[in-house]
Formats: sequence, C-alpha cells, structure tokens
Amino acid sequence: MSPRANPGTVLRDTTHVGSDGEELLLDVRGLSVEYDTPNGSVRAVDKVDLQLRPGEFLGVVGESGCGKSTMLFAIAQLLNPPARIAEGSVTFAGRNLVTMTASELAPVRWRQVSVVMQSAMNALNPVKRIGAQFADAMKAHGVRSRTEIADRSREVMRLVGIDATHLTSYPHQLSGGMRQRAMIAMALLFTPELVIMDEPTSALDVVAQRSLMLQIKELQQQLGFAVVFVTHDMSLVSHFSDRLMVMYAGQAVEVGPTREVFDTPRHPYSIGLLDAFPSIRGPRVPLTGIPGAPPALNAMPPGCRFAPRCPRRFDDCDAAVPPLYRIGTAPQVVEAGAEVEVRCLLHRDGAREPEPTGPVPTAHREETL
Ligand SMILES: Nc1ncnc2c1ncn2[C@@H]1O[C@H](COP(=O)(O)OP(=O)(O)OP(=O)(O)O)[C@@H](O)[C@H]1O
Repeated sequence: MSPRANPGTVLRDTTHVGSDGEELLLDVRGLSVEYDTPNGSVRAVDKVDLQLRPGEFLGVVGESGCGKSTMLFAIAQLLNPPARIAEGSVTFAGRNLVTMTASELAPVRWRQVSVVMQSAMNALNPVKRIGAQFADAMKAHGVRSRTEIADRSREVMRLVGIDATHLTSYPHQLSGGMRQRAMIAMALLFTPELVIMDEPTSALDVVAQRSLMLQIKELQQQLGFAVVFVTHDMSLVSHFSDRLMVMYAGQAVEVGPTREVFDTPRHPYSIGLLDAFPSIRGPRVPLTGIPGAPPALNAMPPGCRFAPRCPRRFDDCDAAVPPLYRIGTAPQVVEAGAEVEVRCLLHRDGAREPEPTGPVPTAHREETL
C-alpha cells in the first residue's frame, strides 16, 4: 500500500495559494482566542498568523501559559467553552475551518488533520484495548471491513515501531513511550496531511524523548505530512523543525527558519529561552534564565508584553505593542518561509540598539522557568 493510499482516502489537492503566491496547507490569519471568566473575557491568543507549507515541520515554543495549547486547539477546532475563537481564520486546504459546521468538520478531522495530545494516558481510553480504540476510530470514519481495520491497525503499529501483538494490550500495559507511540499510530490511521502535536514527549525521560522525536521525524519524511509541534523546550525541536515560532503572552514574538532563530535569536525572549536549556553539543556553560513570569491575561502591559522582564527594555517599549518586523534580506530575494519576523523595537527600521539599562539578569533555570 502506498503511504498516502490508506483506508477510504480520496487523494485530493489540499493546498491553497497564500497572498504572496506560495503553496500553503495551513494559513492562519489574525487568530485570537478568549476565555470567558466571571470577571469578563481574557485573551490567551492574540492575532496570531501562521503559515504552513505541505510537509513542513513548525515548532512552536514558549513558556508554560504562553497560549501554545490554546492556539493548537483553536487550529484543530477543538476548543470548548469557556474558550472561544474571538476573531481570525484557519484556512486548511483552502477552507476556513472556523466557519465550518460540526458535520462539515467531521470528515476533515483525523482523515486530514489529526491531533496528538500531551499525555496518552489521558487521551486513550484506559478500559479499552488499543486495537479496539483504533477500530472505533476507523468505524467512526466509515471503514467497515474488519480485514481492512485489522490490516491498517497492524500497519500503523509497525510504522511507529510497536509489535502488533500490543493491539490487544490495554494502555496501562504499555510503557510511557509506547503509549505515546500508540497515540501517534492512532493519529496516522488515515495518513493526514497535518498532524498537530501538543508536547507529545513531555512526560518521557530524555532518552525516550529523543527516540520518539527521531521516530516522528522519520514518519513525517516517509509519509509527507506537515507538523505543528508545541513544546516549552526549544532545544528539543532544534534538530527536527524547519521553522520556529516563539510565543510569548499569546503573541508570536519571533518566527523564522529554525537554524536562523537558533544561531541568531533576535528577540530578547528567544535569547532567554535558548539560554535556559542546556545544549546537547558545545561547551558546558552555566544555564541562565528569564527572571519573573509571563503577565496575567487580565493585566497585560500596555506596550511590549515582554518589557517588564526584558534586559534590553527602553522607554519606547512601554508605548505600544510592537508589530512583527520582517527583517533580513529584502523580501523579494527571500525564498518563501525563509524570512525572519520579530516583534521587538530593537529591530524596527533604523532602530538604535541601546545598551541594557542594567546588568543582564541571570538566574538558574529551575528558579525561573
Ligand atoms: N479555562 C480557562 N479560563 C481562563 N484562562 C484559561 C483557561 N484555560 C487556560 N487559560 C489561560 O490561557 C493561557 C494560555 O494557556 P495554554 O495552556 O494555552 O498555555 P501553554 O503555553 O500551552 O501552556 P502549557 O505549556 O503549560 O500547556 C494561560 O494564561 C492560562 O492560564
């Protein structure tokens, strides 16, 4: 069976063309998500733009509470009250998912867009065997043939490196790493074009984490799906993602090719995040971090949201939220997706780069992140 020809799949053209003529699988524009609370609504995701090309791997990084999961759930149309999309569009394969009805979304979910959650223990049904859960998913999407269900179940287990005998296991009978792999196998039942992953490796030890990341990357290259991968650990995605989006307080603060963001981080928050995690290669250096915490959703600073923690803050930073500045080579000579955008006044045209007003704060990772 060819990788893309899975049960009931109709091969289709699932891309659309973005405003600058490039082929896009996912085109998120001005996406904002609010939570309704007894004291009014608070905005957890604020006007995020995100473009994904077919087969591309986008890492989304940021501290806990920056809105990464909320954004993923909004993209997958899985938000429940009190969360709601306040504005924006999520165009997947040329159709705006935000305005689609539940019955229109049903065939898109799983077949074209699937989600792998943070903890398989929560996402899998603990009292059902793995194989039965796979069968339920396929039946819900119209696959009736028992042979087809059995064949495909074995096939996806093989893809993620688990012996098919474990289709008869209950989730608790598998190790943490195997459970996450089973979740990924389930997400691949229909070979979707887009797999959305919310910290799928966070509950694993570093060895299992790396092995699972290698597996995800291999599957992505083999099957050709695009990935949006959320993590708070910037170094984890460094070797696997094509592009990185750094999120802070509900906003994208830096977006660019992974290597570029790693080698030349521009936003002081990106620099702080990078300094907060040990490098696998390179000399041993003391870990620094970012003192303080992200702002509360109901008490956002009026200007740059990172300003209160920023070692390079200057007066203008408090005036207004900076836009995302596109920087680097002139746009006309930059290939699609290769430009860097950064939401920091240090990078506005002709900006002076004032020296830090005080010593650059350093703190131990555990204390600050
Ligand atoms: N039900 C809710 N009501 C109000 N605010 C909420 C609710 N759920 C989440 N939030 C807030 O939304 C913000 C974004 O949370 P979200 O879980 O998306 O962040 P995250 O970056 O994914 O964090 P983590 O890495 O810990 O999952 C946080 O400030 C959180 O407190």
